[in-house]
Amino acid sequence: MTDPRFGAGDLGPGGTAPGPSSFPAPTGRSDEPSPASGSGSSTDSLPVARGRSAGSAAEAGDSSAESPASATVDVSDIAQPPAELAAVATEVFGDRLALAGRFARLLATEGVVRGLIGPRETPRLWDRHLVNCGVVASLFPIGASVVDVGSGAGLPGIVLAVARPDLGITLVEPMARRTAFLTEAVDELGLDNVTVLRGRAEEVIGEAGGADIVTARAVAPLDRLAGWCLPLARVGGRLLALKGASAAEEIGEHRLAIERLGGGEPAIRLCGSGLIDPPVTIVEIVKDREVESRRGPGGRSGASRGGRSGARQPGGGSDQRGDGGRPGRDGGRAGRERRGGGRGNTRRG
Ligand SMILES: C[S@@+](CC[C@H](N)C(=O)[O-])C[C@H]1O[C@@H](n2cnc3c(N)ncnc32)[C@H](O)[C@@H]1O
Repeated sequence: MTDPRFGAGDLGPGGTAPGPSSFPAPTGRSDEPSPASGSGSSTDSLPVARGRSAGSAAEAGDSSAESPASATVDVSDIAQPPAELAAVATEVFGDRLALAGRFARLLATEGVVRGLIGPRETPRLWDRHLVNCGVVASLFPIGASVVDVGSGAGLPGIVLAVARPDLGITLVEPMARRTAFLTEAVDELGLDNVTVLRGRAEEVIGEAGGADIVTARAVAPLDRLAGWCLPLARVGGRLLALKGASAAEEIGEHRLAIERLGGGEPAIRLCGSGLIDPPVTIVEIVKDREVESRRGPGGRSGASRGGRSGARQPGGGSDQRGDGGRPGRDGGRAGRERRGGGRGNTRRG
């Protein structure tokens, strides 16, 4: 995988130290692509919070996330942000910092054991995932309705729900194992502002549409993302795509497609300036108008249909590797659970 944001790194110092809070690392690859180990859109890159090592590009690009079978990851202090991030984490999460810590622990334990996040991410959960997602909360108006498309292990959706209890957040994710984790995490953290919805973005417009804001991190190239996400926003609502250094290039490449999909001129927003270095790069697209999908509600539309630009991305977009709702990727469970009004993993918190 080529996306440094989702690169797997070493276990880090102390990574093999056993202890009361250590857990065995997974012994093999999961059958799902891990959001932290290679299924991300190759067009994204991860800003890393100041003071933390991002690792070398080669290290970050190593998708062999799994640790040796005998290794254990010490998570005894994962619920606390590292000292160099304590101030920014406190600013981002305020009096919900302990809750953010509980989510960090869930990611480092169940998230890793279930193959949803690479064990090598554990030492950098706070900078690459919690803080980098958390700073984005500054873009949301009070009480906004938010749909997070392709939440994976809850990034950025659960982090936003932790940082901002005033938001109403729907997590849209097609893969059963991920929605199971999301549902359990929501319960475990007592997040009453989160709904977990199993399905692909383009299939849940009826249930999740009309949002003020749609977020997506490392899900697909911008044209395809616009095709999936703009139908979920109300007119005047916004898509906030967490992108990296590729943002300007993607805008240049996909501007016309976005316009055809009903989006306005994309703008780049930087989040966390002064807190993290570099700040998080967001592509913001306001939905100007409704666009009827040629294949009707739930169908792929506009530039999404061909998906050629995605196919050109080195490493492939996660939509190519991560849309586990396709039969066969998830043992057939996805189709069954996605259908019907009462989804197995759907909940209103
Ligand atoms: C690389 S992961 C990123 C997960 C998470 N956003 C993160 O940043 O860690 C991409 C996620 O998008 C999901 N996905 C792929 N196609 C999707 C679609 N059409 N609608 C909703 N989610 C989709 C995949 O199942 C996967 O969980």
